[in-house]
Amino acid sequence: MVDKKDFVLAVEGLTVSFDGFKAVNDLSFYVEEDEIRVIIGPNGAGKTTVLDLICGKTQATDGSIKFRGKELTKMSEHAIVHAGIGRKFQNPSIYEDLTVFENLEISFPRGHGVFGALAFKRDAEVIAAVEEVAETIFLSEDLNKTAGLLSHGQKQWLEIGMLLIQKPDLLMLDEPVAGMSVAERKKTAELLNRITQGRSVIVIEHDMQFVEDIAHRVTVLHQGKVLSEGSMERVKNDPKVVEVYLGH
Ligand SMILES: Nc1ncnc2c1ncn2[C@@H]1O[C@H](COP(=O)(O)OP(=O)(O)OP(=O)(O)O)[C@@H](O)[C@H]1O
Repeated sequence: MVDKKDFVLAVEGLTVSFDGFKAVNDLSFYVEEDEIRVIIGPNGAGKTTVLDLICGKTQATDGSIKFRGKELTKMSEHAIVHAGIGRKFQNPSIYEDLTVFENLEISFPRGHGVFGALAFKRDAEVIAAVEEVAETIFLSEDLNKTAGLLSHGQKQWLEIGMLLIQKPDLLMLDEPVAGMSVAERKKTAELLNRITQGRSVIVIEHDMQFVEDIAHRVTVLHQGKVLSEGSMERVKNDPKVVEVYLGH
């Protein structure tokens, strides 16, 4: 058993009430470093709301979210990004008129108060970071391409790249392979397996083959609570999970 202070993310007693309806209800779960956690569950289970709570888009009614020991529930969305949490929403939000290179470049975190003398060094640093990320997201050959001309799958990868260039410690992805071809799904699984070194990833997903390919552990949500948790093997054989989700 890992000591609780070693968890990258510790969610405890988390509750959010929308006009009396508890979309997330006394939820607790813990994510470790280097872990890919997949959250699954039926429509309306509260999966997206959990990510909204972690990234500060939605305010919790009760409970705590600790990221490397730091309480997030009272922090602004901006401060949470600054603390090292990156979130990708379902639809890609890239700049279609800019090139792949430019999309990555504008996502590179720039320090404040950097003057001309440092500009040359900074440019070299940015170019190196862009090239490294482009390789990770299979877009090295497309750096000068206008992002709007990429395939749907490549746009999703570009958006993941725009987060990776900020070097988040925790990356959260909401249905990253929705609308992708089988081949693109396989490559996305490879991509995620490659980027976990020194960070944690939380993924919401419905595609069970993809979940099998990436999940270290799976949390099954139902009515805002944990219905089951553990390896994919374990949760897929849990009769409760079959009843409310996998059997449908
Ligand atoms: N801002 C809000 N105001 C009121 N109700 C909300 C709000 N956000 C979410 N809900 C409700 O909370 C419940 C959980 O929604 P959520 O989107 O988190 O589910 P989900 O598990 O992500 O579902 P899906 O798989 O369909 O994306 C739903 O009943 C939804 O209608």
